[in-house]
Amino acid sequence: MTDYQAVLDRVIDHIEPLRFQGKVANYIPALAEQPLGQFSIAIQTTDGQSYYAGDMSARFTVQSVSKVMTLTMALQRYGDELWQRVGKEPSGTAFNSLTQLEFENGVPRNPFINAGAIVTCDALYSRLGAPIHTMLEHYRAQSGNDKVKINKRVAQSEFEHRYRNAAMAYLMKSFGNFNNEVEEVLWSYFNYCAIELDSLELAKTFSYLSNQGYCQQSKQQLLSAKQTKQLNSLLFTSGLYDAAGDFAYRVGMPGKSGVSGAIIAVLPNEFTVAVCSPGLDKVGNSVAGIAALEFLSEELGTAIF
Ligand SMILES: NC(=O)CC[C@H](N)C(=O)O
Repeated sequence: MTDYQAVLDRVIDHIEPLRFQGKVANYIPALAEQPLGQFSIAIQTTDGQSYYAGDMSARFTVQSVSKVMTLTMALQRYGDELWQRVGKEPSGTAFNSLTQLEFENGVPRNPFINAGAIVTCDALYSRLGAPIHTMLEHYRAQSGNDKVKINKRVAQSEFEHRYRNAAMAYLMKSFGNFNNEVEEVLWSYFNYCAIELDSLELAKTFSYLSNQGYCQQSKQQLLSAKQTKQLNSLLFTSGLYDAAGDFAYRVGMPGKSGVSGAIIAVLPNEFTVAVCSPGLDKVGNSVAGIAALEFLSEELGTAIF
């Protein structure tokens, strides 16, 4: 049996020289306060075991990792119909790029860039009575912590600085690819991004991705095995924006990152791993986080290839 705990302990030594590298996201004041140097990592295995190392008292907002849950919930309600409104191709551009959206007539390349996530939020908004509450309940049930909260200061601050995301949403509306009030959908999107977890809760929340769509905490089949495979494939090609190819090469697992420094990665039928360290590289991915996942996959010798 793999000694995951020993590997995670070695991860901590490995990333030590990198903890203070990169820059904390500073596009909103509430995120800029995250302490550079913080690091935590957790694994939730498909046989229900939890392992963790680093500063587990650190709580962080999920940011773009939330796009995976939004997509999951939209797929539950729309199935393949959703792909009429958002594509499945890697973007090769920054997560908040506007130009591609104009060229491609308001249909975002994939659900993990901001425009794609926002249009997915719009689809979900049409089908949920209380979108923010419903989302929070999902995280609570799936993370196994019924006290999970939204960091309202982060959500509010994102909303106050929403201009670029609002521009994307209005552009999509001008192309007829947006059904609800832009400001209301953006408020839900920012609240989803501002859900606050620790690394183990994050690994548990997304454990269904390694477990053929079944969540052991909430005891729900969230997606079919086929949909889970499809979602993991999309994460592999697009989960890390314009660095997706580099991440695939170094880590060999599907993954999703966020500007808080959180990253999840999935080894199907084995485990979901979550890491958080706020120092970001130029494209907005955690420096120590990616290094940790690269080291983990080398040490375990079990990437998907
Ligand atoms: N890459 C990210 O994590 C971006 C999420 C952030 N809340 C935004 O919309 O700008």
